[in-house]
Amino acid sequence: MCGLVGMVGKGDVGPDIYDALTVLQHRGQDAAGIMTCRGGRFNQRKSEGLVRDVFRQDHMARLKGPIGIGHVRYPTAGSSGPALAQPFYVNSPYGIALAHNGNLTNSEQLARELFQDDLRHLNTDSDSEVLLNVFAHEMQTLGKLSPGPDDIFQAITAVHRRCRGGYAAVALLVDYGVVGFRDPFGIRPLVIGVRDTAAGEEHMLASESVALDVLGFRLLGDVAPGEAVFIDSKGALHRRQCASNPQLCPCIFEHVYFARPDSLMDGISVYKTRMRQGETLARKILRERPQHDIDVVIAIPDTSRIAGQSLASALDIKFREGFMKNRYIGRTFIMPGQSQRKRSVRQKLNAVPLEFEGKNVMLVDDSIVRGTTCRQIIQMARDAGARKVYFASAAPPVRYPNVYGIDMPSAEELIAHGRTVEEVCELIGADWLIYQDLEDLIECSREGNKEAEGFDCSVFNGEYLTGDVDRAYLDRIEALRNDDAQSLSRTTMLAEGAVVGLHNDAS
Ligand SMILES: O=P(O)(O)OC[C@H]1O[C@H](OP(=O)(O)OP(=O)(O)O)[C@H](O)[C@@H]1O
Ligand SMILES: NC(=O)CC[C@H](N)C(=O)O
Ligand SMILES: [Mg+2]
Repeated sequence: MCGLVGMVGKGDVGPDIYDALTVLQHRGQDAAGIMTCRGGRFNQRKSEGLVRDVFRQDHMARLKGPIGIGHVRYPTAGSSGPALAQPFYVNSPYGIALAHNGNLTNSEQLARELFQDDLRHLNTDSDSEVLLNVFAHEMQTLGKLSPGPDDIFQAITAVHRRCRGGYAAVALLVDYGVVGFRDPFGIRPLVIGVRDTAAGEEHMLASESVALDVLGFRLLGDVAPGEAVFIDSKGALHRRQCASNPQLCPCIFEHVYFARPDSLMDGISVYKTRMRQGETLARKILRERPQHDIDVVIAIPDTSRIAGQSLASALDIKFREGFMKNRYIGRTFIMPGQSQRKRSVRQKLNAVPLEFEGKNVMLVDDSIVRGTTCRQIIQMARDAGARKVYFASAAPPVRYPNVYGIDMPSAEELIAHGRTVEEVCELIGADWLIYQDLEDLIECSREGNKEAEGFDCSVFNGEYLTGDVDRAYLDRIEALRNDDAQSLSRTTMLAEGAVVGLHNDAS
């Protein structure tokens, strides 16, 4: 679930893109990159690590130019390593760089076509490099010396025809401007904002509106599903619908976990949605156990705090901060490798015994995915002296893989896959486990935007909107990307040398 930024400004955009990426850090902790353009030349810095570690002052000094794009990565395809950090770049036509959030489900077939029919070379196994090359090929086919908005929109129309899956992207065309587009279902988010300066208007595209807020941009709205926007280098905004049958069906897991609560996505306030999730879950608790004996509600920092507070207030029970979070440890779910995730939960969270001793506690989390967090947390609650430990998940059981940009490729790694709620409850060691119902979760999101045609709920119901995800595909990504396969590929990469970052700087 990567984070994207694109900007067309009046001065150097590097520092603003850097700041926006720090605001989107929660969407990807593996790698970061910025590409800017001035006078027909690209300037780039990308590498593994958090934004604050990737860019030093000397890198920033080189990121000159009034147009640029940036990316924070959480891998869902291909290996990790500096060469897979984004943006990706192709020199022909014009010089184009692209950053992508999402996952293409027909990336292997497209890679074959790009090689055999379009005579293009791919240097990595990243689906984002595929997306860039499809776009570049479609621009090339038009054969224009200086492309205008119509040409760009025509190329994006062809991209939608060829690509399947979830994708939001920002692309930088040398000296021409910045393009942003979103897949025809709007699975992955993208917003656009404007800022007035003495020199004229500046525009920013970003995965989440919170980046615009912090940088002083006014939210113009979302890029619509299937729509493309082009901000030319003079700052003029052009936009067009480029998909034949667009429908708004955004990923509901953004509302559950990924997005920052202060973001507005497709008109939906993530904060209000999480408040509603707590309220509906409280109603279910009262339906299932009207005579419950919960003494205190404790949320598991960070993401579940909003749902936890509203759940407690709807039940009229005390809400307490029973776990303290080490602010220097990042999000554990998006870390690569199960052993790192497991270690991090304990480094990140510690119990305040006073809130547990002799009490029946209801722990609340936004979701249970692999069960890494809740298993350890329940044990910590018991060690801290809790009498009974109940567990509530603001999302329904996660039972199916995600193929649209969240790294959950392996059903076998999901604790609720093929298990009943009672079996999960036993496995995590809770005295009672209660999950949100899917209809309620959908209602919590729909309340924010009644126009949404639906939501991508595939991790909960196994229904894949793009219609191209079959058993064979799921088996393939499971084999390629389960935890063991990924750690083996990391070891092989270290032994044999990583993919060469063709356009990466040395330090
Ligand atoms: O069942 P699991 O596989 O453990 O995954 C679910 C947990 O992971 C996430 O927390 P994370 O630490 O990533 O981020 P947060 O601080 O934003 O809650 C999420 O909020 C759950 O707590
Ligand atoms: N999480 C994402 O959006 C990942 C983007 C892309 N598929 C990658 O692996 O780099
Ligand atoms: Mg969490």
